[in-house]
Amino acid sequence: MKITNVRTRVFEWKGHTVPAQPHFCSNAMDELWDKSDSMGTFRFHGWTVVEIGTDNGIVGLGNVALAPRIAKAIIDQYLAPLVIGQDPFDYEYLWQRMYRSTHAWGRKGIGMAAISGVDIALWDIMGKAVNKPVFKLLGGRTKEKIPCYASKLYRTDLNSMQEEAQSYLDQGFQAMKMRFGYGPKDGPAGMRENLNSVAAVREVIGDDIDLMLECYMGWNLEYAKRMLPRLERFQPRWLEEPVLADDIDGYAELNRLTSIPISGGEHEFTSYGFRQLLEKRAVSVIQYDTNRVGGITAAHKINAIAESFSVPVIPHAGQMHNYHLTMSTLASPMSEFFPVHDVEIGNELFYYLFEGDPEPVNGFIDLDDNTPGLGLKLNERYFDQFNITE
Ligand SMILES: O=C(O)C(=O)C[C@@H](O)CO
Ligand SMILES: [Mg+2]
Repeated sequence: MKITNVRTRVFEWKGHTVPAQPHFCSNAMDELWDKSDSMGTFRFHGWTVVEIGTDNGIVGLGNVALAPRIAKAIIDQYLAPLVIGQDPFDYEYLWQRMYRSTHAWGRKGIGMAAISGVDIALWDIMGKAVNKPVFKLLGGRTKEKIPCYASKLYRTDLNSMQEEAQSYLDQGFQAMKMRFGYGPKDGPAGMRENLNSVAAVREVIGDDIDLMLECYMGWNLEYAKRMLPRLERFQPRWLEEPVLADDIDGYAELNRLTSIPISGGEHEFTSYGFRQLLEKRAVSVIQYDTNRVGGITAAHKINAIAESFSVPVIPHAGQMHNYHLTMSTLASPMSEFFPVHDVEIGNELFYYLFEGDPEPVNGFIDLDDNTPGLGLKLNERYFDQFNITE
């Protein structure tokens, strides 16, 4: 089998969007003096869709969720010529070809996200070619079904957060993730706001539901050190990305400091990046996203390394490209799940673009043993709500 063509399209949402309120979620822009639109970098309203065709008529579907126009340009200009004419089953060779030929400027960030989109499409082709779901090519079924945690609970008024938390309980979720709205610039009053929001959610869900806490890199080391002891009484399952992704020593210091596990990795790349995080004991939970980290080829390697460190992998975002990896390894006990709703931050855009993702039932999702490939199709119902660039 040979790859004959690579098609990339950018889908940019132009439909109705729920505006994000100030303090919706702390993020890396918060430390800057100009906070006029600190949520501006925190919207993900575009996606790159990658379709790779083969000479036997199979089309593999991949996707990239970051900087979609740049990802498209990288794939069109640099990556497509490297895979056209090649056998998709030579996926390791093709990965190395893409990685090494873009090494001077790729490696981390959008270069690797673009490689991920191509790699995911190659795995979709391989699954379809042998008539098996991708997880059966990675190790097969290691779980009857996958527990997942509901991931939203952005900072709004506390009553609304409590109602939202209750709705996840009603749907049967045993775990959920909430976002902090305040960081170092907001001083002691912001600290109190942060603690009040965790207390409000805990009040509704009690102590027997796992609660994850997200900072999205909106804190700094000093602030995190002051917050961690104050958070211990809430027994969170983890504290996520308290500092910038590059501050690996900061993660390691925080991870040593308290009993609260520190998580990260959704902004880290390749097996090299994760080996560093693990060797430094910087994170106690790994959260790569397959459509950034280097695709299924890289994520599969990271699962094996994480297993040897006994550090669980709970990928960022859920979604099919991650679910197949979670299903196929005991290193990954759980998935994230973004509830389906109106387009807001953009995490939910996946459901407007693709169909086939499993719906959680009582807090679990399952994958079908008989659906070949990733099991995703483009969802054409909403195409008129996007600007589509070929
Ligand atoms: O789900 C996460 O872990 C994220 O970081 C998503 C992002 O949108 C922040 O909420
Ligand atoms: Mg996160």
